[in-house]
Parts: sequence; C-alpha cells; structure tokens
Amino acid sequence: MEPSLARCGWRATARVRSAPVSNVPNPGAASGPAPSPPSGPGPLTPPADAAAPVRHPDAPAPGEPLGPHYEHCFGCGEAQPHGLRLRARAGEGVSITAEFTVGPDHQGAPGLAHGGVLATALDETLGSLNWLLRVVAVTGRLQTEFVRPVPVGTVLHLDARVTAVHRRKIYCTATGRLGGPEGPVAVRADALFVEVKVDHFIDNGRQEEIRAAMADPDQFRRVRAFEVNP
Ligand SMILES: CCCCCCCCCCCC(=O)SCCNC(=O)CCNC(=O)[C@H](O)C(C)(C)COP(=O)(O)OP(=O)(O)OC[C@H]1O[C@@H](n2cnc3c(N)ncnc32)[C@H](O)[C@@H]1OP(=O)(O)O
Repeated sequence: MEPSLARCGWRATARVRSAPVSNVPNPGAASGPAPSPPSGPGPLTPPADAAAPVRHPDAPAPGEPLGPHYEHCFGCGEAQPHGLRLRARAGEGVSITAEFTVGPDHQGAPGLAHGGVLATALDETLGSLNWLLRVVAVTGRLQTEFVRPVPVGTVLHLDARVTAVHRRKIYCTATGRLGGPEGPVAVRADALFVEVKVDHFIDNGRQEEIRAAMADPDQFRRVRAFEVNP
C-alpha cells in the first residue's frame, strides 16, 4: 500500500485468492468448450417496432427546474442529509440535464465518489425523464460504465434522454461529465424503465411512508396528475 494511504488510516480490504476454494473439479472443463456468450440485441436495445418518444404537451418548458419528486428521495430529496440532492432541469425534446456535487459523504475510496453513488446519480437523472413523458416508471435495468474516477468536490454534469418507447418499456441513456456540460465523460448508463401505476408504490411501499405521502396534498396531486392526464 502507498505509505500516504497507510498514514491516513485507509486499508485495502480486498485480497486476491491464490488457492482454489474447492477440490471439486469444474464440471464444464471436461465437457468441451465453454458456451458462447449470448448473441443478438440485448434487453437494452429497443425492438424494431419501438416508437420515438413524445414529449407530453404539459411537460415543463426547457430550462425549467423540476424540483424533488419526493422530499425523502435519496437522489433528489431535501430531507436526506447525506443524499445526492441532484438538481434536474427539463431539456429540449425528451431530455434532462442535472447536476450533482460529490460530497465527503459520497466517498468509496479516499477522496473519490463511490461507484454505487454515481449509479444512483445516473438512475435519478434517468428517472427524472418521467416528468417529460408524464408517466410513472421505475428502473427495470441499469447498465453503467465508469470511465474516469470522480473526485470529491466535483460537480458532475449529467444529461439524459429517452431514445425509444415500446409498450410500457422506456429506453433511455445518460452521461455524466466532470466539471461542466462539455467536460470529460466520467460515467455513462443505458437503462430500461418500466411504466407502472401509482398503485405500484401504494401496494409495495412501507405503510408509514405511504400514509405520510398520501396525507400531503401536494405530493398526492402531483403523482395522480400523471395518471389522469395521460
Ligand atoms: C410516487 C413517486 C413517483 C415517481 C417515482 C420515480 C422514482 C424515480 C427513482 C429513480 C428510479 C428508481 O430507482 S426506481 C426503483 C428501483 N426499481 C424498482 O424497484 C423496480 C423493481 N421491479 C419491479 O417492480 C418490476 O420488476 C417491474 C415493475 C420493473 C416490472 O414488473 P411488471 O410490472 O410485472 O412488468 P412485466 O409485465 O414483467 O414487464 C413489462 C415489460 O417490461 C419488460 N421488463 C420488465 N422488467 C425488465 C427487466 N428488468 N429487464 C428487461 N425487461 C424487463 C418485460 O419483458 C415486458 O416487456 P414486453 O412483454 O412488453 O415486451
């Protein structure tokens, strides 16, 4: 380990195994070559009959801040002291821009953002696209690519857009850049969101939080508006 890291108390916890964990022989080794990886389009590739996304007529105007969708959301809520407090704005078409300042609470390695936190920032930005389609959708699949390390103190500039829609499936993509909208790419994601009814949250969420959210007229009206104005 670098002496400077040892001095600040950081210890690498991963260890490379040098001995086999089992004496059972690999059954695949005796039965011929390993199977080929799956070929053809993956689940993040829209099918040929997917449609182009359509911006809802009541979507926020380009440049308009979207505001948190829920005050306790780890991605955007104001009531989460260690959350990301990601700030998103509507873009042109079915696109979003967002900013997230990496703080000391978001570290993985010393001075660097945790990969899971960066995946959350991408997920939250992609989830904000719901406001432009005016549908409620949840992440079904999220594929992330970590291109550059992201130091604490960085403002990550994110942009996301919907690429296609097929029945309840919403295909989208996002990029995060260091320091500015034209900065070097640090993270990327492709995702598939699946449209759900508001009942998805009511039926599955812990009752304590559901009751509190339903008792908040602003919260309730905002979410229901998605369903009555398709
Ligand atoms: C109040 C605040 C509001 C606003 C709330 C906004 C919150 C934003 C927060 C950020 C976003 C999040 O983190 S959301 C939280 C993380 N995500 C979740 O918790 C989701 C957990 N998963 C689920 O609940 C479920 O698996 C669903 C809803 C994703 C899918 O279940 P389902 O509703 O039964 O749908 P199902 O019929 O199976 O599938 C419909 C179509 O989608 C495809 N499909 C479904 N899942 C997948 C998948 N993982 N990968 C590929 N494809 C999939 C199917 O093949 C099918 O295609 P075809 O037959 O039509 O071709």
